Amino acid sequence: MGSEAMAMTAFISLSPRTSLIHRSFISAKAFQSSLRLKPFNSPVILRNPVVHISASSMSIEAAPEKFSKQSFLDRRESGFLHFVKYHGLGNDFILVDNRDSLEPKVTPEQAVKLCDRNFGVGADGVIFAMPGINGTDYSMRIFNSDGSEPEMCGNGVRCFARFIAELDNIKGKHSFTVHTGAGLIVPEIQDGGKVRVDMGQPVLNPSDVPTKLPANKDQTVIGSELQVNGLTWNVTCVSMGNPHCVTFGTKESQNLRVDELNLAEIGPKFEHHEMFPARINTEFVQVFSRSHLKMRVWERGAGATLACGTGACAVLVAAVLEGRAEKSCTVDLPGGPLEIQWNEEDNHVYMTGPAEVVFYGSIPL
Ligand SMILES: N[C@@H](CCC[C@H](N)C(=O)O)C(=O)O
Repeated sequence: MGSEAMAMTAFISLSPRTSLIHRSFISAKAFQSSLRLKPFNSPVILRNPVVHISASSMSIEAAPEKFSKQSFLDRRESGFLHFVKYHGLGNDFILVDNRDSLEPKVTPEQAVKLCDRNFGVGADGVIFAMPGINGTDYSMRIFNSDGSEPEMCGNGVRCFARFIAELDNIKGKHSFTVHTGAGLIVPEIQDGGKVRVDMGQPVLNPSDVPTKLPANKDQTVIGSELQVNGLTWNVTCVSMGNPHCVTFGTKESQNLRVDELNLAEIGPKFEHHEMFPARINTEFVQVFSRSHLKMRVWERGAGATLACGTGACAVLVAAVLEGRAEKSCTVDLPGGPLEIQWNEEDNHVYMTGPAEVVFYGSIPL
């Protein structure tokens, strides 16, 4: 890809309500922006009629009559990356069919360009569906929008499961074993289309999170003090395969009002804090009740996102460890709610939430 705006061809399924667009010509950038600005639960995108966008000519035009998702996903022209954009509660990803190789089809540098919301497709990350290893059905790798590679992504693995179901034409309830940088993860597509994911056990040992904050007697970092931006924050550190720092408030003010936070100012100060040698995802949490929490997140390598699945799991674990919540909670995120449970029997955390197609696209690489 050149450094200039990337030429893009995208096939987008639109609802019947938007079929007017077949007859109109609009700038592809304006169309991308309109996608970005609409609430993600809006019914404007997806299903039925198909539109062919050619951004290189900055126009949008009707697609060939005979288009099917299957034929699109089977396309293999060299020089083009074919992808499907998905989102899980507004945490959006470019999904790439990489099942023929353990080598990602996109480099970290290309991922940065693809994720750019002005000059690229726009996403929080690029996810690769790869062959299984260690006896698993598939492997998942992901690049953040800054090109770094995290171990795991909760919203991403729900999108991954729906992507695999589409590629393999699987209908109804189905589960997969997925190898990730965080080990074995098991998503299960439910009858209604939501995905329930066995996210494995939380890790609390400070050196495994990793954090340099001193361990408590029980080898955890729970309710510890961390200086950020001139304030003393009480934090609990949890790894869900990737590292999380969860805070319910400062020493001075225990009850956060998360809508009032200046996330863009404080988020990077947590992310790059010297106590977190691998950087950190940070969740700011408000407690509504023992079964209802609200969070905002600043993600390592992606900044403020509308949702973070591993983050919501870490929040529940931290809330239980700090005595603030029960082991089953609704966690509200800017993009919508997730249901999180910490199971007594196997010590695993389970996350349930949606994953939706945004559009199908092709882009020269
Ligand atoms: N949004 C994801 C987490 C993605 C990875 C994260 N940015 C990291 O670097 O650890 C989720 O839903 O879990």
